[in-house]
Parts: sequence; structure tokens; C-alpha cells
Amino acid sequence: MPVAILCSGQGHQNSAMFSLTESAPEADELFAYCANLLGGVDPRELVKRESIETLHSNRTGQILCTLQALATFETFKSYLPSQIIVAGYSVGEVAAWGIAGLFSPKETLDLVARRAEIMDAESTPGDGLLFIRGLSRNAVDILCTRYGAAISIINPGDAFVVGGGRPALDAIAEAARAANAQRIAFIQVMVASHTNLLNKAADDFRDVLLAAVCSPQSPGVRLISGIDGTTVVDTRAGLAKLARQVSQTVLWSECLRSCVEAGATSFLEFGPGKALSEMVASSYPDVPSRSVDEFSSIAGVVNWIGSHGSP
Ligand SMILES: CC(C)(COP(=O)(O)OP(=O)(O)OC[C@H]1O[C@@H](n2cnc3c(N)ncnc32)[C@H](O)[C@@H]1OP(=O)(O)O)[C@@H](O)C(=O)NCCC(=O)NCCSC(=O)CC(=O)O
Repeated sequence: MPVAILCSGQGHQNSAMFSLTESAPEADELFAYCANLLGGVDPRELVKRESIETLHSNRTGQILCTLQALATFETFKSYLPSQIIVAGYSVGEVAAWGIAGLFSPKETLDLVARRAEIMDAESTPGDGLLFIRGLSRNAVDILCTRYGAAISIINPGDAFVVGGGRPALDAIAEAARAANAQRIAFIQVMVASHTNLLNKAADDFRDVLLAAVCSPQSPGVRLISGIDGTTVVDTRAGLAKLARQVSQTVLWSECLRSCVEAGATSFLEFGPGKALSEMVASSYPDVPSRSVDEFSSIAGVVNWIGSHGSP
């Protein structure tokens, strides 16, 4: 009974994001290592003392989200079934490669810090992401073309994330409202991820990835590629896609479909937040899905895994 692990993207960093893992001995080394990437401050302290804006700055946000996924995996990996599927949403895809064993946890954190720095170097203040639900793909494409933005992520159920500069996103939000979109929300992400504004960043990140130390994939793990929802079978081709996702649309609805077609009998989101597990609940109501963020104890997660993903 494979469990599909979903690694969250940026947008829901918060002061309590490490409340389950902060005392887990399995994750302690990772927190200590991460402090080196965060100006010497332990991330468990940092999330409590820094402003919400700082937690959502691009580099800090990418590192915190990746740490959350890796720390959660270290804490719960001995309870997971022998077969898992792993998919990452946006920056979560880098963490997914770490969970699949292709990068060590420390290498994964170093890579995500470089990814963020490279993206920041190609970004303009005001760049960001806008969520729109309730318009067709065609209607969103027309708005993007008209105002100079692009679809960053395709979620299930006529839900899209659009990326671009702030003036373009403001104009699209207004036009989407006029077109009676059901939900329009700015996401707390400071880069126009997965759009052609980051073409150069994708090229630069490819060079970083190809120079990284990559190990064979862990047995029993199926890793899903974000830009097309296919299973990674060839590491070099997969790395090229991991780089391209920086400037290319993420087909998240395809990723979820692939997980289900590969036999996922439950989904566990590693957080922060529960947006991905809620998307699963809407699209695949018969498949149990939860986020680790919804549990108040390690034992609660272990019990859930035990009843939804036996070996
Ligand atoms: C943007 C969001 C906050 C929007 O979520 P919301 O819940 O507010 O909005 P929603 O439209 O999904 O849901 C609103 C209500 O509508 C319901 N609802 C959802 N889909 C529906 C459908 N198809 N039909 C009818 N109702 C529906 C929901 O259950 C919910 O009900 P009810 O109100 O009853 O609950 C969320 O999608 C989110 O957190 N996404 C993750 C953040 C993200 O996209 N990050 C980008 C990462 S980029 C990144 O990481 C950059 C990088 O580094 O590369």
C-alpha cells in the first residue's frame, strides 16, 4: 500500500512550523546544519523570532520549506511503508529528490539555497504569484498574454497559480474578479517561479545540479517530476527537468494523477500548511489525505501512517 508523500511549496511558513519535529532526535543534525545557511541562527529559533515577511523572503522561505520536508522525513521514515511515492510542489520538488535518496539531506539544503540565490538574482521587487480558481485554462491564458504574465502551476479543479511582476498580477486579479473567478488570492511568494522571467535562473541552476553529488535512488521510492508528472527513471534527464521547473509551468494536477495511477492508497503532506492534502481531498475524495501539520503529536502521525500505509 504505497503512501504518496507530498512536499509543500512556499507560502505557509509560520512560527509553529517545526512544532512536531523540533525535539525529534532524528532531525537534530539537520536543524544544526541549516543554521549555517541562515546566518548562524537555529531555524527553530528563527521561525519564532523573525517577522512573517522574513519567513516568506525567497531564500529563507525555500530553505525553511525544504528543511520542514527533510526533518519530517527523518522523523517518520522508519514508520513509512517499504513502497513510497514522492512528489514535490514547486520548491518542494528539491526536497522530494532528497527524500528519494538522490541527494543527501545536507546536499539538498545547499542546493535549495543556491536555487533561491540564483532566482533572486533574476527577480525584480514585486515579482510574485497569484492564485485564481474558477476560470478556464483558456481564460487564464488570455489574461496572461494580455498583461504579460504566465501560468506557474496548474492545480486540479480549474485552479491556477499565475506568476509575473506586480503590475501584471494586479491587472490580472482585477480582470479575473470582473470575470467572476470564484477565488483570487495573492500567495506569499516573492518570485515569479515557473515562468519565463526565470529562464536564465533555470540555466544557471542546471549547471549547479549537474555539478552536485547525486546518489542512486533509494529502493522502493517512485519520484515524480513536476513539469510533466512522469516518474523519474533516468537521473540526468530528471535533473534537467528539475532545473527547467524553475522557469516552466508545474503540472501539479498531473503529478497527483500519477501518484494515484501508481497505486497511492493515501497521501501525506509534509507541510508547512495543508494546501496539497486539501487539493487531494477535493480531487480524490476516496483516497485518505492528511498533512503532518494537522497533527499535534508524533504518535498521532505514526498511528495514521500505521492505519493507512502498512508495509
Ligand atoms: C492559494 C491558496 C491559499 C488558496 O487556497 P484556498 O483554500 O484559500 O482557496 P481554494 O479555492 O482552494 O478553496 C477555497 C474553498 O473552496 C473550496 N474548493 C476548492 N476547490 C473547489 C472546487 N473545485 N469546487 C468547489 N469548491 C472548491 C475549498 O474546499 C475551500 O472551501 P472551505 O473554505 O470550506 O475550506 C492555496 O491553494 C495554497 O495555500 N496553495 C499553496 C501555496 C502555493 O500555491 N504556493 C506556491 C508555491 S511556489 C514556490 O514554492 C516557489 C518556488 O520556490 O519555486
